[in-house]
Amino acid sequence: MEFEKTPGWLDWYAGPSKPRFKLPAGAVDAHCHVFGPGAEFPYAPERKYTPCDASKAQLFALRDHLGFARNVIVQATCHGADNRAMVDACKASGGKARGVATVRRTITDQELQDLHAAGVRGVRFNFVKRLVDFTPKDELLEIANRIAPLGWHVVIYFEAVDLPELWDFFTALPTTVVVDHMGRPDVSKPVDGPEFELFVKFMRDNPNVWSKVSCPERLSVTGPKALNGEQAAYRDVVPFAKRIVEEFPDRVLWGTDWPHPNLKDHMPDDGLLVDFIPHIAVTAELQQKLLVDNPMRLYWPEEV
Ligand SMILES: O=C(O)/C=C(\CC(=O)C(=O)O)C(=O)O
Repeated sequence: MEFEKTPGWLDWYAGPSKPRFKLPAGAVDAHCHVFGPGAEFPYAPERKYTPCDASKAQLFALRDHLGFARNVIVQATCHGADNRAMVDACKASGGKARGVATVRRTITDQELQDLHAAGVRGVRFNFVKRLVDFTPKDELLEIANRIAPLGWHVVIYFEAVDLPELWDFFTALPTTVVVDHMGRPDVSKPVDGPEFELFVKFMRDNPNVWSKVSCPERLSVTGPKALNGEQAAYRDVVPFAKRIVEEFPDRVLWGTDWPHPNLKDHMPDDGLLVDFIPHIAVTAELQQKLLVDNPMRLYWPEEV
């Protein structure tokens, strides 16, 4: 099938630089996606955007170029609950990729087992209104209760203003809960202001809650952009991510978010995004936890 990209779509950055920051051995890119290719794995009819293709081979080439050892491939909403592209990538990775799926309540136990065998270790619940239609909470809770016995976790994606309303649902989840992109704080507000304090409280009060300290390129208001060799990109995001890394060093993950769906302003150089990491995880010990120990515990526990 032929797909036409959403108007204004920014394609991922070709020819990223080599990071100056040397990733620790065994580092995991714990948040990235594959898109199609649409001709092989069609985009879902209910999608809210149509991306450019971003294949598994291109993802694996980026992994090797940046110096990561493994990937966690998160189902993107443009594929709906059709997990074939993500599953195909996990299977083709030779054990170097695990996945996070989107499922509906109609999924069978056998299908869950098949996803597990392919390397899936979590489901994603998306509450960002521009990306998905509403799914009733009783359906999500039912799914969470079914995946819990598999040892899977739930990844949640929401915006900071929606946390109060979603709090009771999130704290009722029976599994480890991983928040995408720190719950999308408004970084023009103070890092110790009420909005981000609520997120910190969410993590402090609930020891099963983890956070990805990813996506500075999505959260930044002032930049500068990770382009043209910039070594101090997205400075306004640093205090937020650094605070989470330092308060919860054993419950943080990092990922590139390649191929960076829906960015409107610019497409970052992924090599420079890796150079952002030592600004938020400032010691070798914190870097080791963020990039190796934590993702391994969550996605490859049998190897730890
Ligand atoms: O890639 C991300 O994590 C963020 C996304 C896209 C997304 O989540 C999806 O399509 O599933 C966004 O903010 O548009």
